[in-house]
Amino acid sequence: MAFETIIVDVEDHVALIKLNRPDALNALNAQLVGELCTALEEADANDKVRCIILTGSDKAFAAGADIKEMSTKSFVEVYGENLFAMVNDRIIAIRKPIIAAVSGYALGGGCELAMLCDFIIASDTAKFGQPEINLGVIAGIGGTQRLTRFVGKSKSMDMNLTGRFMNAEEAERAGLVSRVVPAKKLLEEATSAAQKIAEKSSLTTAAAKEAVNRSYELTLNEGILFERRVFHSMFATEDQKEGMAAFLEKRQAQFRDK
Ligand SMILES: CC(C)(O)CC(=O)SCCNC(=O)CCNC(=O)[C@H](O)C(C)(C)COP(=O)(O)OP(=O)(O)OC[C@H]1O[C@@H](n2cnc3c(N)ncnc32)[C@H](O)[C@@H]1OP(=O)(O)O
Repeated sequence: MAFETIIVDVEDHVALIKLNRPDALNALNAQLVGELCTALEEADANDKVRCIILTGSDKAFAAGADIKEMSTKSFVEVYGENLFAMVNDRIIAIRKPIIAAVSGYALGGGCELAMLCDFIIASDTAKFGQPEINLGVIAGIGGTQRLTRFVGKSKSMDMNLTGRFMNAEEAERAGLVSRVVPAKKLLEEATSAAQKIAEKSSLTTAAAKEAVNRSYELTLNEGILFERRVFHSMFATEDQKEGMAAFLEKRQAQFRDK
């Protein structure tokens, strides 16, 4: 499919999806959100892709939902179309690992989009925030829920109530991002992480992703049981035999996703 608001490139088993609405700091309008979900689903279904990177521009990962597009909508419209349910539901259904490579602004829906990815690598210029409060609304794609689980109640309240931005260093300290790198190295670092993931068995990376995500939904005991059962099920795969044999034989494992 031809896209207008995103650019997709697949190389060495990694799909790079770049948000591309430079005139509006990658504000998430209906077209961009639709194209992004389609591109993610295509990458998920593509056997050549083993990991996905989602990125924006140097200035903005995404400055949030498109305020112009939203501003005149009524309650009946947003409730009727269940605004933003689709983007949340389609992205959480992606089974391959997704890394958000964030430079510049990741605000509102932009911060929420980054949190929908599996982990965030940030450039030292990144700024995260949930400034919806300044627009007379609250976050609508997880900014009050995922952010609270990532950074705790106090900081999440601070972000959601004051609308202030958090820089990359604070975001790393708070546990929102996994690593911070100089802006020039952002894609290099994200690609290197993606290639490391791409070397693993895709059965195992999907299982690890599923198990970590369950930790947000289940009690600790239920989560531990789920993890153990998935761990047990790995012993039915050829990749478990290969991974352990390769370690014992002191060689690189050749996973076949079986
Ligand atoms: C998903 C939900 C439910 O959670 C809701 C949301 O996401 S609501 C949106 C939350 N985001 C924001 O409130 C951020 C809005 N943007 C800004 O505050 C500023 O643009 C900035 C701080 C990110 C950058 O400021 P600056 O460098 O001064 O650039 P600007 O001149 O403001 O922006 C350039 C250009 O982009 C347009 N723009 C920026 N953000 C959005 C947006 N979210 N929606 C629509 N358009 C946006 C801005 O209007 C400018 O366009 P022009 O005036 O040049 O046509």
